[in-house]
Parts: sequence; C-alpha cells; structure tokens
Amino acid sequence: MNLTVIGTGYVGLVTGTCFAEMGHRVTCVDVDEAKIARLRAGEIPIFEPGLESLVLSNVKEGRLHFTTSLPEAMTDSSVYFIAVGTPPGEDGSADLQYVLAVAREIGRHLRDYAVIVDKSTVPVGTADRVRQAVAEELTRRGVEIPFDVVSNPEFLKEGAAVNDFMRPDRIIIGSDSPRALELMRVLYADFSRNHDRILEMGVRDAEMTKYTANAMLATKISFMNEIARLCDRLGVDVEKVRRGIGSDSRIGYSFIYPGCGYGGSCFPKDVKALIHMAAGEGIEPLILQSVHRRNEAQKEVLFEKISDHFGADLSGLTIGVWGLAFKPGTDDMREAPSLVLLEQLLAAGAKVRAYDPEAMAIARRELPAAWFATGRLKLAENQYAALEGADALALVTEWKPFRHPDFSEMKERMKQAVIFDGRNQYDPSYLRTQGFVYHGIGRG
Ligand SMILES: NC(=O)C1=CN([C@@H]2O[C@H](COP(=O)(O)OP(=O)(O)OC[C@H]3O[C@@H](n4cnc5c(N)ncnc54)[C@H](O)[C@@H]3O)[C@@H](O)[C@H]2O)C=CC1
Ligand SMILES: O=C(O)[C@H]1O[C@H](OP(=O)(O)OP(=O)(O)OC[C@H]2O[C@@H](n3ccc(=O)[nH]c3=O)[C@H](O)[C@@H]2O)[C@H](O)[C@@H](O)[C@@H]1O
Repeated sequence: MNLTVIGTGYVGLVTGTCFAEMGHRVTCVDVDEAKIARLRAGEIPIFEPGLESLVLSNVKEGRLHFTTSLPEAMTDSSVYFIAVGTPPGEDGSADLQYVLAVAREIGRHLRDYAVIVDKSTVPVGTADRVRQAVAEELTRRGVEIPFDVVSNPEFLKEGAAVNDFMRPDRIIIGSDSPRALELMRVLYADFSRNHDRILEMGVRDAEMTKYTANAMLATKISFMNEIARLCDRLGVDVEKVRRGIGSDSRIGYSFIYPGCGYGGSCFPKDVKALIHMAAGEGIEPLILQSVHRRNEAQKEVLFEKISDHFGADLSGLTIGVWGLAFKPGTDDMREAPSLVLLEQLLAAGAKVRAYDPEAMAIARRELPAAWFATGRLKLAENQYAALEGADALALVTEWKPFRHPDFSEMKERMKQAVIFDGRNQYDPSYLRTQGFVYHGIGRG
C-alpha cells in the first residue's frame, strides 16, 4: 500500500518506518524543514533504540521517503496518518490547531477515496471535526470525493518505541465504516499475526481509550508516589511494599515504581486534557486533579530532601545530577522532573554539575541560557565528572550505567558522600556500609 504519515516526530517516524519495514511504500511529511533535511541526509533527529538502522535500510530499499510537501506526498496514497503534536493549550485542553490544519490540507489535495487516520492523541469528538474540516475543503473545491476518518491511537513508549509498535499489546481501531475497517485490518495484519491484537470499536470509544490508558498509568504512579511519602514518615520501605502489592496479580508490578514524578510529552498533558474534558461536561474530575497535583508536588521531592538535609540556602554547595531525560532510553526532556530540580537548586544558590548519557545535546540547546551564564550550571563529560567536588548526588533518571557505579571512585571525587536517589536504584543498607548517607523515595 502507499501510505502518507503527516508529522515526523516520535510517533510519525516510528509509524512510517515500521510500516515501510512491512513492505509498504511510505512518505513521511513534516513542516520542519531542518528535520526533513536531516532525515534525507540519513540522520535520525531523535534517540530511539533500533530506529536508526530501520530508517536507513528502508530508505535504501526505496520504501521510505521524506518531504516537506504534503501535496507531493498525496499523489497516490490510500491512507493518511495524522501524527502531529497535540500540546496543551493555556487552559490544559488539547490544542488541535495542527491536527485541523493537516485535515484542511488533506481536503485541499485529496483526489481519490482515502482513509484519514487520527494517530495523534485527540479528545473525544475530534474525528468529527477532522471529517468536517476535510469536507469543507472538498465543498470549496466543488468536488465529491468519498473518505473515512478513523481513530487509531498509538500506545508506544519512548525508549521502546520500535518494539512497542512491532509487537503491540493491542491495536485500537475506531471506525464506523466497513470499508475503512477492512483497509485498516489489512494494514495491521502483520502486527497481529499470531495473536489477534486488533480491537475494533466506535470512533469516540477509541479516542477515549487512549486518554483512559494514559490517565490510568499516571494514576498508578501518583498513587504509589503518595504512598511513598507516607512510608517516609512511617519508617516503612516502599520498595518492600511495592513488591508486596505487585505480587497480587490484580495489581501487578508495572507502573507502580515510586520516584521523583512522571514527565514526558504525554502523561502530564493527557491528564490535563482529560481534566479539561471532564470539566467541560460538568464533572469535577476529583481523581485526575489529584493525580496531576501529586505529580507536581512529587517533582519537588528531591529538592525538599536536599534542603531538609543541607538547609534552605544551598550557596557554596555543589550538587551532581545524574539524568536529565524524563526517563531512560530517550533524549527527550519534555516535562522532565530534572527541569524542576535544576531550577530549584539554582534558585537556592547551589552549583549544579549534570550528566545524562543521551540528553546532553538537547540540554545544551534547550535549557535556559541564564542557567549556564553564571557558570553555576555545567554539563559534565561523564557521570563521575559530574561528582567532582560535589556535596551530594541527585539521581533523577535511572539509566543503566547509574545502577552499579564505582562507589569508591564516587567517594574519591565527592566532597561529601551523600546520595539523593530519586528512582530508588540503590539498596540503602549496602550504600550505608559503603560510607554514604542515603536518601531514597519512601525508604523510611
Ligand atoms: N511521544 C510519544 O511517545 C507518543 C505520542 N503520542 C501522541 O502522538 C502525537 C505526536 O506526538 P510526538 O510524535 O511525540 O510529537 P512530536 O512533537 O515529536 O512530532 C510532531 C511533528 O509534527 C510536525 N508538524 C506539526 N504541524 C505539522 C503539519 N501541519 N504538517 C506536517 N507536520 C507537522 C512537527 O514539526 C513535529 O515534527 C501527540 O498527539 C502525542 O500525544 C502518542 C503515543 C506516544
Ligand atoms: O501517549 C504516550 O505518549 C505514551 O505515554 C507513555 O509512554 P512514555 O511517556 O514514553 O513513557 P513511560 O515509560 O510511560 O514513562 C512516563 C513517565 O512515568 C514515569 N514512571 C513510569 C513508570 C513507573 O512505575 N513510575 C514512573 O515514575 C517515568 O519515569 C516517566 O517519567 C505510555 O506508557 C505509552 O503507552 C503512551 O503511548
């Protein structure tokens, strides 16, 4: 099949590449000229394990193309995936301007029947608005071309995106059109060969499923973070509690790791968008509001622990920070807990030396210039250099190389052997035998 993917970010690039890998001819479109130029030059704009080799081999085989021109990509496609961003607006609602702009552009250039697929995360009712935007453009052109709009939300995780796309838990297809459903079934059959992963439902059901999944996962995390705060006060180790409850198959082990808050481009924005949707329907979203508020508070927990230990004024102190990305396996720093910690440390007068295995280039480019200007924030060349003369280490992102560091080297480099472990990576009693003062999240 000939496919067009509009929006070549995390979702668009992974979607386009994985379909190309299955033998389809895919054109990925983006308005960001620099991004398309890099992709055409064989450079992958994001760090995503396994993606680079797949992109390069599919480009080489002539199945994957990149362009900034949607009309150019629209010569013979039967499916258009919309995978542009849906960032939060001022009031927390999902900003649909990019999705609707794409819908209008499709309407301006559509020639034959096609399925238009909402892959972006969009509020219930968006497919209707996309349909209307396309229809208006067709009317303006004075043509009648049949088309269907399908909701096919994406569930990939950054850092595991290729694997999640290739081996999905489920493929949600929301459609009221048998013709569109048939096409989508054929398209996704390769990802659903041994176990039937395809779940068909109404368009609105599919749109709601995506928000509900993200909000449920965010709720599990915020719930555990709240329990961790209580464990700190009660002298209980939340890691024991986590294992204790995870072993109940009704609860399960996943997404109950306490930490210094969830980040990324999706959980924070999707919880906010769902709050906005509920409020719009006259429902007070009590649980969702608490999930969001707990997370905002949790992003401050490392700073609270640091100032409980050293006092509110941190001038004269140096804090080494391990991890800037919002989670391991990605260089994405959107809504990362590290941003809150850096801001608070610098405001309290501390010097910060930070290191991340993958996010250094983005950090150098996107962190406020004022943070670097005074020399108080420096990016270190490796994890140990970040600890040179440090009074404490704050671990924010649980990258693998941070799990079993050389504790002797750390102690040699640090002025004071104090660790604030924002992801409960270490065994507190082992670290204490190594001569460290240890503070985890909810470790009693
Ligand atoms: N990042 C993730 O892990 C996941 C994201 N999603 C959802 O997928 C959507 C996209 O997210 P990301 O890929 O992370 O966003 P992103 O920000 O990485 O990429 C979006 C791309 O769309 C492009 N774009 C904007 N307007 C355009 C237009 N008119 N024509 C062509 N390209 C245009 C932008 O230049 C950008 O490159 C969002 O709704 C998000 O919530 C869903 C599942 C996972
Ligand atoms: O809609 C999306 O964009 C995606 O959002 C999340 O994926 P992602 O944000 O890439 O990463 P996650 O692995 O879910 O982690 C999100 C945040 O939660 C935190 N987290 C995760 C799990 C946990 O137990 N505890 C915890 O604090 C992570 O550190 C990270 O900051 C979902 O897991 C995906 O299914 C979804 O497609």
